[in-house]
Amino acid sequence: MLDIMAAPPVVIWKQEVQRLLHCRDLVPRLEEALGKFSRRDSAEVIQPVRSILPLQKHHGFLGLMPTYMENDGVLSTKLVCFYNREAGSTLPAATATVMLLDPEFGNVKAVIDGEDITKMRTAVVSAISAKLLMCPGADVLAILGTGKQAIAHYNVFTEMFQFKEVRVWSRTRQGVERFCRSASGPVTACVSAEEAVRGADAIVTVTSSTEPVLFGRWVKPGAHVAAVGACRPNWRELDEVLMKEAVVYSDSRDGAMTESGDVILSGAEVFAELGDVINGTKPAHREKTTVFKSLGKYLTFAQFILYGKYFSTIQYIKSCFVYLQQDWELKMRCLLSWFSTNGKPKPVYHEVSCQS
Ligand SMILES: NC(=O)C1=CN([C@@H]2O[C@H](COP(=O)(O)OP(=O)(O)OC[C@H]3O[C@@H](n4cnc5c(N)ncnc54)[C@H](O)[C@@H]3O)[C@@H](O)[C@H]2O)C=CC1
Ligand SMILES: O=C(O)C1=NCCCC1
Repeated sequence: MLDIMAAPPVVIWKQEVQRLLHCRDLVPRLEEALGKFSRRDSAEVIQPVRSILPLQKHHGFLGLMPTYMENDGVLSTKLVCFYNREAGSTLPAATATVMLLDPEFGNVKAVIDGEDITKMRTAVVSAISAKLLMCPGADVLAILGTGKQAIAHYNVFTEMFQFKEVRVWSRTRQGVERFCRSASGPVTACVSAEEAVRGADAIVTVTSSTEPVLFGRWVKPGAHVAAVGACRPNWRELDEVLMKEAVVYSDSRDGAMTESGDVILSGAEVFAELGDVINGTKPAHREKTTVFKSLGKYLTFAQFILYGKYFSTIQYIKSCFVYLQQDWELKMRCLLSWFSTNGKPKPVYHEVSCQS
């Protein structure tokens, strides 16, 4: 009988992810992934709207986010728990783990800490929306919220664009002070969301609010809004006026119509996916007020880059040795299989006797 003896999954944890993942690598890969997704070619990307399991006792949700890219041989899923935290809670709003599987054999190849992937992927996709939809010569960026996503967005937006001023607002003064201490450049601390966004060319909403924090009457015509929070059908960050006046883009039309309270409750139309703009099948209305509603997809390429970089080191050989300590023959076969597949690990087959 032929049995499958897969190498154990590698565990790639926080420090390693931080060392390997860079926003400059992610921009072109995520643009490519967004474009592929919007072409709806099942050999390119299959990525259904995530399934959600309520964690009622903890006011949270488990989201399952599988992706299959047949042409690229990538099968992965993210598991993300996110919460509607009590006001003032210091617990994380979202916690994520990523798993990479072998599509041919079904074994798990890697378990990867998802926190930094989520922070960077989300901020880079918002920055791609700004690259496509923000008016040329944008000077002022406003960030509403001061948590993990807020600082990730600050880092990526200030790396990719030349803003003259970055303003920030949070519900609490401590939040704003903490943000200002961790930001790498000057930030204008604002005492109200209105003060932060009046006259801003780009606005990022990254709060755990379930009610609108950004109102259309404050927003400068032609501004671009990247709306990142409110990922449940009854949660909102933006008011009805803004949703109705703006041209609305999303990462996934189906996702926005299933999961976004900002879209569903306002009845706003999703004009296009970012991928449609990248593919040239829908226009980028830079001259109009635009909203990019982010729901959180497209992590596949992040995992792929990480996995590739990780295995270009000696780590995989080490993990084989640790796992197969007792069996020299299998050790050698595992190594040979690694070399014969150009460093892309495959499960090792071996014969086992059937005991019936
Ligand atoms: N679209 C996407 O791909 C992703 C979305 N998210 C969402 O982004 C949001 C922020 O996530 P993190 O920065 O990780 O959370 P965090 O907990 O680090 O920060 C949350 C921020 O929201 C503020 N906040 C909470 N309740 C508020 C309210 N009622 N009004 C105004 N501000 C309020 C907090 O003061 C804090 O500044 C969450 O809603 C999260 O679910 C997170 C990851 C990916
Ligand atoms: O894509 C993600 O990751 C998340 N999306 C929405 C809510 C929290 C995390």
